[in-house]
Amino acid sequence: MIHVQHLTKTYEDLRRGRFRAVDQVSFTVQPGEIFGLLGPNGAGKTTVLRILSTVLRPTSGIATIDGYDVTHEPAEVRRRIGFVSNNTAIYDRMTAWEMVEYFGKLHGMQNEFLKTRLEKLFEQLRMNEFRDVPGGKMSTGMRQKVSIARALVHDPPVLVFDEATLGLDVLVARNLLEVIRELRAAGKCLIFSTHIMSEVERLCDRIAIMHQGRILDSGTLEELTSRHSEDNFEELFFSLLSDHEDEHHTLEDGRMEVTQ
Ligand SMILES: Nc1ncnc2c1ncn2[C@@H]1O[C@H](COP(=O)(O)OP(=O)(O)OP(=O)(O)O)[C@@H](O)[C@H]1O
Repeated sequence: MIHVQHLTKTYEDLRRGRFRAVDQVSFTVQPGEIFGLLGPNGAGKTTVLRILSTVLRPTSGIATIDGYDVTHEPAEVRRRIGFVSNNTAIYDRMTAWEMVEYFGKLHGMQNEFLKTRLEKLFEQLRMNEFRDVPGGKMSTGMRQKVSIARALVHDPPVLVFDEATLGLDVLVARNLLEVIRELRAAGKCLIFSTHIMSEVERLCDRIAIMHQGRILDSGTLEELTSRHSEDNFEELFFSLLSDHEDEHHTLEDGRMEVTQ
């Protein structure tokens, strides 16, 4: 469903010059699977997810959603993907129902069809008790559910959660993880990015550990722990990161010597 091959994105800034925010990243995700992208701030997770949702163009490499190329067929990709982050704008004066309806209309959904879809979604996400509450009066949990409903309204097969639990209280975050599990059970293909290790451990079927634009390793939790002879996932994560940094600095030094 999601295929990413040698995806690279370079940026230019004053301090770092031209650098690779995403460097030769490859992975696939199947329907009914939650794929975790785990990495510290600045690892490149958001950049990968923005490329998948057609907001950014890759510098090189290929990404397809359900066979459609993100660079060449963005409209087809957008029909098949929903994006949930922690900072989705919620309009103060629109009710939960109106907001989700509005996004359904943006996707070209019409009257009765849209109404049936909204009824189903509000039931599924347990949003009926606040369907008429305006954004300005919503709790964080309500706002998060509206963001999810917005991303789901056109019933996309692929869903992307980018640091979606950031800033949520424990109960709301727990509910969100429950919703994500339900979506997996419904056969959706899910990517979940976070810097919180316990979330990927509890939720994800496969995990990619990302640092400085690269995927350092990926696999099931069992595969990762047995490959690195390390039972403690946290230890494994930090040792992968520090090994990479050591290697990377050696390489950088090597490169400098060559160019001098
Ligand atoms: N428009 C941009 N111009 C220059 N550099 C950028 C731009 N966007 C992101 N970056 C840099 O690219 C790198 C990867 O950023 P990205 O946001 O993808 O990381 P992330 O893993 O999602 O981390 P975070 O959780 O902090 O968002 C960072 O070093 C960031 O500073």
